[in-house]
Amino acid sequence: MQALNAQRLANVGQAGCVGSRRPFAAPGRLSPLAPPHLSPVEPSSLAPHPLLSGSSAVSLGATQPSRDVACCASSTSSSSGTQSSSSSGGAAAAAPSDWSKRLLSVAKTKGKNKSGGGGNGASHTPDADIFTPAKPASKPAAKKPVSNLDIPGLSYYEGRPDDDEDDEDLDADMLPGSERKRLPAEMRCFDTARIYIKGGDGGNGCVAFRREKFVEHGGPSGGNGGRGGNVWAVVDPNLNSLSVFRGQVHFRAEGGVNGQGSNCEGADAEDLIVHVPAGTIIRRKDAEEDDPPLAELLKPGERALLAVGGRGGRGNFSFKTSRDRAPTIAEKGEKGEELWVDLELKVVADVGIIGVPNAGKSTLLSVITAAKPKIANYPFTTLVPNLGVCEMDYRTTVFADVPGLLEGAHEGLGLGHEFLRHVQRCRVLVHVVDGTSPDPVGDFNAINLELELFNPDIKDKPQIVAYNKVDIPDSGDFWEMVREQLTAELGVPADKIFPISAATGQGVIELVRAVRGVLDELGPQQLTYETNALNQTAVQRRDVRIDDFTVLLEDLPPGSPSTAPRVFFVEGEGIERFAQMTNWDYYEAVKRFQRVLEVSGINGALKAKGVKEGDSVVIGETEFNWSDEKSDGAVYDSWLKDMKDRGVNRQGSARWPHPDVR
Ligand SMILES: Nc1nc2c(ncn2[C@@H]2O[C@H](COP(=O)(O)OP(=O)(O)OP(=O)(O)O)[C@@H](O)[C@H]2O)c(=O)[nH]1
Ligand SMILES: [Mg+2]
Repeated sequence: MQALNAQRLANVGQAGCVGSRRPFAAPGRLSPLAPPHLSPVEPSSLAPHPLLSGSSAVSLGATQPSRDVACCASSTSSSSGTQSSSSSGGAAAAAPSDWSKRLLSVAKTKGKNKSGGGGNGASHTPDADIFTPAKPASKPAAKKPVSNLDIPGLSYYEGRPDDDEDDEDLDADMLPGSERKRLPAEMRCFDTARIYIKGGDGGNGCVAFRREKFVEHGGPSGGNGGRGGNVWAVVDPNLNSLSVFRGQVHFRAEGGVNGQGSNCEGADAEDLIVHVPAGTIIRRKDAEEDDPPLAELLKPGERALLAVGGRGGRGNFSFKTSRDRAPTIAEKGEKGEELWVDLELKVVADVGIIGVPNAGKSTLLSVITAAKPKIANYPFTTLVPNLGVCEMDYRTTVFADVPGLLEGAHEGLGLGHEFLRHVQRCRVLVHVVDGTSPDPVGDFNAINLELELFNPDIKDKPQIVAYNKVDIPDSGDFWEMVREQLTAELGVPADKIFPISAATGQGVIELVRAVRGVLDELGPQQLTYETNALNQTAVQRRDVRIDDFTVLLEDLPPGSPSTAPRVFFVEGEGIERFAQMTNWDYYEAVKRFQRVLEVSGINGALKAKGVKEGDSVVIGETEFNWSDEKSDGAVYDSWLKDMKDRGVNRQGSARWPHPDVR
């Protein structure tokens, strides 16, 4: 309580009390966002594919045995199918394959190219790390870099603002089991975010009196303040990620306009719209696990109220009664609701395209839909889910292309696997198998294992396998063999496997028709809400009782004399809001506050707890001193002293009629 640097005024309780506000806690500072960028890499700078490199020089006969070995190896490990994977799943996934490691090393190499910032000819070391920001050579190792991980409101890192772990060791991101929150911004999938929202404050009511020629006592004419703006979340169908919240974390609605003389009411503020993608779930930051979310928004245009603006304070015209025809009292506007919320995105699509990195998922999406995802010959090109609408045979199907998965993703390898939440709402999965991989069947098994580890429900979704890149001879030649393994050993139905070339379009139409067929079998999509979200669409008046409060007493420091002043806290939403809306500049407002303390039983409760002269009483953001002096004169004197101390002068028509002369 010593920290409360509020001006204290005498006389609380039966007598007058005037409070002063404590300052608001300053919101967290935003650090500038300067993420490293991925720059395109010349294909020649990529690590060569083991099969593609010099494939023209190597005869098929020479390649065949190595592929046989690879496929056999995979078939032995996967011949028992998923049951062997699931039984020893942890072990299998904990030891990523050489191919997974190679994919990561390609990504690393690429990052180094960029961060080196050198010319085109800059050589790069294969073990360079894409996840490590460029650092000057002279920089002492012990010094922490300014990390964009400090930016509040961004995804993945719960408790991030307090997270003071050493950001220097970003290499750990590459290791299985490391925390995903340590990924730099460019490598994060923006499907979660934390933002601050605040409804606008209500405008203040006005104290004014009508003064016209020949109208000697025109009566009160102070208008009410306007309502503060509400904050709504609305689904924008053009959004497919929460990356917009990288740039803006704070959303504050405008405040209402203050009331004016001549009974002019202040204007209400406009509502603030926060645009979110379809499939966003919004929760309070500090919500318990079983608390319902504030909103789950699935359909375009769907909206939910997140924060209510404050109501406008009443002007003195509203306080006019038959007994008090010239009240000199007005309220302040109510403060708008403020809160931090966590957003989580699970995109809404019919079909999810999954597969290892660089398999051609984005290429497939770009061929079957009008979407223009980033396509490049290196792993982890796709960092956010891409949505595309495919129109074929007068039918519309929404496809979602998600980032590539790696064996060991559940332990954080690559981008991890949290983005798989996006395929949770898909009804069918298209599993793209990279035909140029050394072990396509092994990849297929590894991805299915990752799906199972993430959520068994996803594993159970109908899958259609697309064996991609058959236009490359090295891949096409093995098609029959891979098909044989998938059908005979893994039990994939033959009519659910398609050889395609996303690049040339070969087999793509057949694939989409098969997808449509499965969707038709499943019937029309029912968009079901996963949560029992409140999805509030109307401004709810917050009815709270003023006599619903608790009185708490702060313990004195050990060794203090029993006569030392103590601090009492009166907690209750109603009384705190009432104190916040009381305009201490008006004596009548102070008296009204005293009456409310009396009739609500707060004075009685304080006395029962042993409050004595000189003790502090804190209500909301206002602190008072308790006095046993009850007379009107004492209350008025203390109010006048407070006004002088604060340098507040009455202005305009509010000077008339003065309480002294009435
Ligand atoms: N020859 C050939 N190349 C293909 C084919 N499909 C994709 N590619 C190439 O493979 C590379 C990777 O393609 P992407 O579509 O970016 O792969 P992705 O699966 O989306 O990769 P990530 O987003 O990193 O997971 C690109 O260079 C494509 O041009 C294909 O059918 N034939
Ligand atoms: Mg991609």
